[in-house]
Amino acid sequence: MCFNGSVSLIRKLLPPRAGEPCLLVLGLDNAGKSSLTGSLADKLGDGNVTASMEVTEVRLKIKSTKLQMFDLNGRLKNRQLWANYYKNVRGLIFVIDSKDAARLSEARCVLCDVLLDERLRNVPLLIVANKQDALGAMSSRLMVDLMGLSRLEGREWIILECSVTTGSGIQGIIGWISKNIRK
Ligand SMILES: Nc1nc2c(ncn2[C@@H]2O[C@H](COP(=O)(O)OP(=O)(O)OP(=O)(O)O)[C@@H](O)[C@H]2O)c(=O)[nH]1
Ligand SMILES: [Mg+2]
Repeated sequence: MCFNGSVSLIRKLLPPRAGEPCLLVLGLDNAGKSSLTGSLADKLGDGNVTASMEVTEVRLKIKSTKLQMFDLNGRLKNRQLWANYYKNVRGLIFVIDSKDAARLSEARCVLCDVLLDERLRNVPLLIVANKQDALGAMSSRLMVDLMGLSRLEGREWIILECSVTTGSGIQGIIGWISKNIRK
């Protein structure tokens, strides 16, 4: 009997555990979510990683605080699973590929849709303008303009530039996480 398949199916639909701060990493496919998650796991992880095609869970420790981080796959067919993880969320990290201007409006629509969910109403948002090392990458300022982000109201939000490939901007992301899990 093959038991593993069923266990992982149940596991990936489980919501975050209550009591421990939880961070979600969302964004379109190819934005760099798993790359960012891997980099954070290298720096802050306790070595526990649970991965499937749809979700990767890493457990991080910042000073004495433990937290769970869920990196959810961004392919269209998998986005319907995201809402299973909206409970007990302390921070939302939305990753965007800064060199992919053609998909910026799709990223905007997906982000707006996520932010409409009641369970995420007051959750602080970090938008990561990733792939800043790439030729033609848009600046975060341009992305704020093109996505109309200045109209985003009712929650704390920030956009930070980053390149997971070179490591630039990662410390700023860690700073944002530290600040928001302490709340
Ligand atoms: N140039 C550049 N490429 C990057 C950077 N971050 C990630 N990538 C590349 O972008 C591609 C997609 O990265 P992933 O981390 O798999 O993207 P994802 O958001 O997890 O995608 P899904 O799991 O399909 O939702 C890979 O080829 C990465 O190597 C970056 O900072 N700069
Ligand atoms: Mg991924």
